[in-house]
Formats: sequence, structure tokens, C-alpha cells
Amino acid sequence: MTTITSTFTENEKTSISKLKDCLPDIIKDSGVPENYALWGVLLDKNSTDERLDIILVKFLRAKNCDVSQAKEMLTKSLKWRLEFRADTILTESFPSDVFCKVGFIHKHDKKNRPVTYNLYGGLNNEEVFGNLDRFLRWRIQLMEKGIQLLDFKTIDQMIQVHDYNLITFASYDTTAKTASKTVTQIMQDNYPEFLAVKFFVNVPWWGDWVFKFISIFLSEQTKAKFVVTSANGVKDSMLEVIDEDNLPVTYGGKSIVPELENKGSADQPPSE
Ligand code: HEM
Repeated sequence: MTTITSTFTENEKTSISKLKDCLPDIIKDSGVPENYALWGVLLDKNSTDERLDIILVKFLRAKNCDVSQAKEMLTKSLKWRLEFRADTILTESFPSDVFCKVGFIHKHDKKNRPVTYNLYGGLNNEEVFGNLDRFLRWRIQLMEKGIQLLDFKTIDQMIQVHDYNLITFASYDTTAKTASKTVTQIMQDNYPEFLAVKFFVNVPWWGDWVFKFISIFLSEQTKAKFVVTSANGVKDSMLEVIDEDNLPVTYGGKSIVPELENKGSADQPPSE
């Protein structure tokens, strides 16, 4: 069986070993406790746990295997986890009447990777994004819930779906832009290489310029994982990755997801 570690290049193996040697400094400089576990894996220099190698290689790959940059990134990320209280976020609760329709994890893809859905259209923006701190905590909790489903042995990435059904041009307002920019930055800085594929579905006819604008802030590696489709193009591209039985009906699969049913249709292009 092909394990994740067996796909490491020689350069990655050497870099992992160097980054491991930096772990005591990383722990000291970030301020986390000595026996700190990141996503349940001890950051121990002498550890032989393969899951540690898989976590470290994510930070290395995000920095093209530059060990000192990866060291800095991991240090900053651990500091952020302390400040953001990311390690206790799973115990927090959020008003379900606001958030149950904004996002959830549903089933997995053909490679057992969890699939996260974010429904960012047809929302009351003020209610969802108006309290930015609350939205961020909810969004990061969803990410951390997804990470709970990874074993860092056979599965170390997830699929994400952004559904823009029902968005209107006016709904891409300042609250939506600030929320999207802030989450995107937090994900880039603290969750490297967790994304396998990201589907943008029901993208409106005017979505192209939004995409180009946001793309300025994204790495080439991240952009390469994006699949952007309008309503008509959804089915084939998603079925290539997710089994019909696990794909919601609304995207052409057979799985019934109440949060996704009974939504209307998205903005139509203006008539000539
Ligand atoms: C009301 C309209 C919109 C809202 C509320 C919204 C919301 C968001 C949010 C909250 C994020 C943060 C990332 C995440 O949660 O995973 C995000 C990222 C993003 N959005 Fe939107 N968005 C809107 C419109 C659009 C449109 C029309 C496009 C065009 C395809 C678009 C493309 C993107 C891209 C490329 C990212 C970065 C994804 C990433 O970092 O992985 N957005 N959006």
C-alpha cells in the first residue's frame, strides 16, 4: 500500500529531519508548553511517529522545502494557535440557526478525504459576517473538525466546496470581502497543504473578476487545486472526485442533505 510518507522525496526527507532538530527552538520561541501536541501529534524532536513527518512536510512544502522559512512559519502558527485559542475551539458552540446552513462536513470523497461544504450565497451577511470574530471562530472550528477526521497516515487532506448559489452582486459587500480575505489569510498561514481540491460551484456570471481579485492573495500551489464551475458544469467535475452515493443531490449525486434542498437558483446573466 502506498503510504503518504513513501511519497516523500529525498530532499523532503532531509528537510524533515532538519526541521525536527529545530522543534525545541520552535516550541520555546512560540511559547507553547514543552509537551505540546499539534493535532494530537507530539512535537518531539526524537519522535519516530510518522504522523509528525506528515505534519512537518506540510509546512516545508508551503515554503518550497526552505527549512528556515518553514521553521518561522511553524513558530508563528503555534503562536497564533495560542492567541486564537485554537486548541479548545472544538468545545465552543455557535448559534445553529445562523450557522447550520452556512457550512458543514458531509461524507468523504473516493479517497476517504472529508468534504466540507460552505454555502456563502443567499445569506444575511450582517448576521453571518457582521460579528467577524464569531464568524472566524466558527469557520476555524469547522476546519479543526475536518482535521479530526484525518489520521495523518493514510488521509492528510480534505476536499472543500464553496457553493455560491443565490449570491447577488450586491451581496459581495464589505462584510463578505473582509470575512473572505481574513479567513483566506488564516488558512494560508496556519493550515498549509490541507486542501486536496476546492470546488467553487454555482459561480455567477460576474464571479470571474472576484476570482481574479482574490487570486492575487493566493499561491500558485493553492490555485492549482481550484475547480471553478457554473451551475451547469457542477456534476461532471464533482463526480470525478466524490462517489455518487456521497455527493448531495443538488450537485448530481444521491445523498440527501436538508441544508442544501429547496434553494432557488442563482443570479442569471442580464439579457442582451
Ligand atoms: C457574497 C459573496 C461571497 C461571499 C460571502 C464569499 C465568502 C468567502 C469566504 C468566507 C471565504 C474564505 C475562505 C473559506 O471560508 O474557506 C472566501 C474565499 C474565497 N472566495 Fe468567496 N465569497 C463570495 C463570492 C465569491 C465569488 C463570486 C467568487 C468567484 C469564484 C469567490 C471566490 C473565492 C476564492 C477564490 C476564495 C479563496 C479560497 C481559498 O483561500 O481557499 N468568492 N469567500
